[in-house]
Amino acid sequence: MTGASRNPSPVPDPAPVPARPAPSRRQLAAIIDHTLLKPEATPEQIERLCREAVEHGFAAVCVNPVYVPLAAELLADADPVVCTVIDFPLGAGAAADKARQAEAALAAGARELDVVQPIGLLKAGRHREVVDHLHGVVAAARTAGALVKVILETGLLTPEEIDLACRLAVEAGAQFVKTATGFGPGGATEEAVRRMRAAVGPDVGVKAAGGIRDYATACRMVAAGANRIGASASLAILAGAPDEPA
Ligand SMILES: O=C[C@H](O)COP(=O)(O)O
Repeated sequence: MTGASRNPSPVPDPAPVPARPAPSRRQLAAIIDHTLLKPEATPEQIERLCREAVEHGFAAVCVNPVYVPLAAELLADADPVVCTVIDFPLGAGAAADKARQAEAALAAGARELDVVQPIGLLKAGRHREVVDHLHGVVAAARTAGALVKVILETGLLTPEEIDLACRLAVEAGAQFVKTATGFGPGGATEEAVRRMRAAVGPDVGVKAAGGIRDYATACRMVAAGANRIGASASLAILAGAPDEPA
């Protein structure tokens, strides 16, 4: 089966990882987006990322749009899907640009889109425009059977703004909310993940990303309510995991 023909479940990861006992290496890998978004990442590094994703059983590779065609080709017959980022890392582009980026990434084989919300518009109370920015991406993804994760950049938000951003992401039809880009202030915190899980309820995914570097931290994120982890330190995270659930 090719990456382009996959039809992912409309329901985010069906809770594959129990908060207790501590997840095994394989269980944790299955909810990790193996991530390389550094601007200086080379094609050779992306090839290695894809090989590692297959070897360890990661949920997805998360790469910049320039590498979607390469990753889609390399993972065409493999389980990990290709995730890419939209209007990253600022979220400050026009709504139409977000939608165009989404369409191009989907056409190139991406099956998950992590889009940065328009943070300034949220803070300005321009809620309808926030939903419109996200909805253009969601509409494109829906046509392709792809998932959308809305990156909130929680380090820039008050607790009330986190709640509001979650509500608007759900209203726009996104399947996940995600903590951070990894390029902004702060990263994933248990407090933010707990808050996001409470705001979206059990039927929408929560991706913890940004600064997750080891197994213990990843487990704390899962216990706080995350059902997806985004990390560039995925291999270090797995290195600390037990072979069997502990
Ligand atoms: O989207 C995921 C983040 O960019 C990952 O951040 P990280 O490099 O701190 O793990």
